[in-house]
This record gives sequence, structure tokens and C-alpha cells, in this order.
Amino acid sequence: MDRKRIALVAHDARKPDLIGWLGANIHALEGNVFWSTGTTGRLVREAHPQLDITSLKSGPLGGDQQIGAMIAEGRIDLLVFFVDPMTAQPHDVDVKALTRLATLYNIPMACNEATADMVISSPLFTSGYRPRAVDFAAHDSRRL
Ligand SMILES: O=C(CO)COP(=O)(O)O
Repeated sequence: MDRKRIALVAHDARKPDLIGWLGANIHALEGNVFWSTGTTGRLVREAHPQLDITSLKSGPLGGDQQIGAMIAEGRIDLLVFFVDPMTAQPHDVDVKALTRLATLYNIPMACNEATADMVISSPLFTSGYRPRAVDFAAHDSRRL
């Protein structure tokens, strides 16, 4: 199988949901390679030790930025980010930057279970599909 490089992030109230979603879909997901913000990664590793996961810094300490940098470098194929829409985050600007970069670089981004279910059940998920590269010139509004 084509190993997808998957970033996993969850806000605190959504971490149990992410653990549960991974468990419910473990057969579809194991064999891929995972990157995560710090606390999410630690909890995922405890719950699902069979997953190949590397934890970065905790989100409020720069982990969202690290995932964003990986996206900018073309090192992530899918972002699963279970967002808590009911709680203010001290690092909201980092969260916004991460979702912006995923949008800019045309990375599939699932912010809830329904979307994540649809992404991993798509035939594109198990194929060699790669999203179309972004035309950066078209995004550069400073061009004269
Ligand atoms: O805050 C987060 C995402 O914005 C997640 O960070 P942790 O996985 O370290 O809790």
C-alpha cells in the first residue's frame, strides 16, 4: 500500500473522539505513518501502540506550527484535526495558521468525524492519488 503521511491533531475536548475514531478505523489506518502535536500523539500512542506515530511539540507550544511547516514542505498528505468549536484556544492564531496552510497547499483536512470518515473511505485514499499542486503564482497578489 502507498503509505500516507497523516497529521493528527485534536483539541482537549475532542481527544477522546479522535482516539475512538482511530480505533474504529484502525485496519484502514495502520500501515500509514503519523505525525502529531505533543499531547494528542502521546494519547494516541498509549491507546493504539501499533500506529507509527511521531509526536512534535504540544499545540500551544508550537506543535500546530510544526505541522504547518511540514505541510509547507510537502511532507503531509492528510490532516485530521478534530477541532473544539466551543472553547477559546490560547494559540488560536496558530490553529488558524495551520488550517490556512492546509487550505493553501490543497491538503485534505478533516475537522470532524464525518469528514474524516468520508476521506478514508474514498477510493482516492488507498490509491496513489496526490492532490494537484497549487499554482503559487496565481496566489501572489503582489505580482506587478
Ligand atoms: O492544541 C492543539 C491543537 O491546536 C493540540 O495540541 P496537543 O496535542 O499538544 O494537545
